[in-house]
Amino acid sequence: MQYAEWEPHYREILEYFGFDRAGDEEAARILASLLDCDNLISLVTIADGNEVTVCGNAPCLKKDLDAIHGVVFAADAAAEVLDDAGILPDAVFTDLDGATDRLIEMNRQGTIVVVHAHGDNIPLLKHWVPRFPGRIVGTTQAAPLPHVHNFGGFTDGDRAAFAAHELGAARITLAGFDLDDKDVDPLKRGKLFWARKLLALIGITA
Ligand SMILES: Nc1ncnc2c1ncn2[C@@H]1O[C@H](COP(=O)(O)OP(=O)(O)OP(=O)(O)O)[C@@H](O)[C@H]1O
Ligand SMILES: Nc1nc2c(c(=O)[nH]1)N=C(CO)CN2
Ligand SMILES: [Mg+2]
Repeated sequence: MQYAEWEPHYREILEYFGFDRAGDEEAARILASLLDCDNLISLVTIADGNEVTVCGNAPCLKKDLDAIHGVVFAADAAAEVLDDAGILPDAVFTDLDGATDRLIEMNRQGTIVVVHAHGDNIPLLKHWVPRFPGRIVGTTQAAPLPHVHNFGGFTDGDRAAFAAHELGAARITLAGFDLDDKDVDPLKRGKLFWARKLLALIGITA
């Protein structure tokens, strides 16, 4: 989704959660300064024209493992569930709130880490980004910058689906999504509410 189309949704999200746009913009500038190259072309190469399974981290992911096929995009901690099952994700979309050294190892083995900057993860960006040994792509939910892209989307899971859509995936299938999960805190419930609303914009019912 182009930024001009995304921006009104972003404005609504800021208002809904009370997040600060200036913080998101500062985080995007910091991420840009931490990245010395852009691996967008690698992400395009794996997604364009291909079937992509986007894996969220709902408890049902373990039951959905058999349905995973094609290119695998993992949302944050879903990557570790996949890794435990012997599936190395092609890309992990993360705002780093669940990052561990296992993500470093997956990145070393070839997984592209798509790092999202926002106003509440600046210390995590500074800690983790310089430590990744492999390919990184930067994203923001605010205006894009050189090396820091905005494909649309908000939570790690729906952003992965927006990226697949924007980068030309032939088909997008979800695994490990339970957006009605009641076993989550109120902030997460709000995020899952938005994930459903946003996925509908790109024709995905979840
Ligand atoms: N029931 C669920 N609980 C958690 N995540 C879910 C669920 N269903 C789908 N997802 C998707 O899986 C993604 C990764 O989940 P994880 O628990 O690792 O969350 P997170 O890193 O805290 O997410 P975020 O940073 O987006 O808030 C979420 O961003 C969301 O899009
Ligand atoms: N400012 C801000 N932006 C976000 C946040 C967050 O906690 N704060 N969480 C996200 C992942 O769900 C995506 N974007
Ligand atoms: Mg996260």
